[in-house]
Amino acid sequence: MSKRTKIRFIINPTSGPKSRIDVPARIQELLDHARYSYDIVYTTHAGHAPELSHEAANAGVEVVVAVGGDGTVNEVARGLLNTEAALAILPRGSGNGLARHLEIPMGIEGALRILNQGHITTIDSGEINGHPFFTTAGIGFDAYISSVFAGNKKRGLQTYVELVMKEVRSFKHLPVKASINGNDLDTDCFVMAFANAAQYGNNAYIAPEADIQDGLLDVCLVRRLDLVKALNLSYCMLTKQLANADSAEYFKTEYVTVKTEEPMLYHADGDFMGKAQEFEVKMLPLSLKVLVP
Ligand SMILES: Nc1ncnc2c1ncn2[C@@H]1O[C@H](COP(=O)(O)OP(=O)(O)OP(=O)(O)O)[C@@H](O)[C@H]1O
Repeated sequence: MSKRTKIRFIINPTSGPKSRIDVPARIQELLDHARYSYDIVYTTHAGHAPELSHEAANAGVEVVVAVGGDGTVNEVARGLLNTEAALAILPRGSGNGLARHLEIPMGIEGALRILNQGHITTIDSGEINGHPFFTTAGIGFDAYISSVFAGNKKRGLQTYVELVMKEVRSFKHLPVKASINGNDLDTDCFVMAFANAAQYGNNAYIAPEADIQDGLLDVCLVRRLDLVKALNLSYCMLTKQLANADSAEYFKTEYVTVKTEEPMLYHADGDFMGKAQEFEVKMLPLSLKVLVP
């Protein structure tokens, strides 16, 4: 009998909107048992998944599946950096930006089919002030939204959109000094987003030209925002036109530094990271194995 691939599922029981799907039962039913031998573990707290994934990689598990949203994907993937194990995703979050970028189906049957039939490739990851990210990081408004969302009991797209609509009018831009592609830029900053993948999730394309294997960050800068620009920005995000939008500027680079007079909020993969006055954002080319369609 040929050797079966070891696979571990790491389930974040708090991810995404409430669902009646019995994930372990579906895994038992649909996983290709001739190809895989599996186990399932659950996170008990934020920050638990990197331990679980790293321990699995050290024990010779070849594929580790993040069952959750981008925050869970981030934690599982962090534990797999510089190991031989590959990340796979069963999307169960609210946004699922990395899964959507990699064209992994949102439904559990389709995603398990990819596990059964997919192949392994290697993608880039990013770092903001030493924190790994795989989808997007950012400073300013998107980080502020992640900080408010983190304290919100309700999840899901509707809650997120309501929050953005409520906060966008009162959030203020700040002056920053940035260096992008070696060019110094003194500018106001409402939001500066750093993208490895093309979208925040929910098909909101902050970086429609992002290539996850090119070793480059796609940077989207919105200096100031008024109502007209906000409408243009939303439209361009949903129609993949942000690279040429009037409301934003778009760059590709390996490295960005930003300094601010006042502390600014930042996030990595939608998880709020705190405040800082200096930011260093860089790419780690082809640093993570992933299982893709
Ligand atoms: N058992 C747990 N209890 C509480 N929090 C957890 C637990 N396990 C993981 N977490 C935290 O939950 C955070 C949010 O999870 P995740 O991003 O998967 O869901 P989501 O926010 O609903 O989805 P998305 O990011 O796609 O919008 C993770 O960043 C992680 O730190």
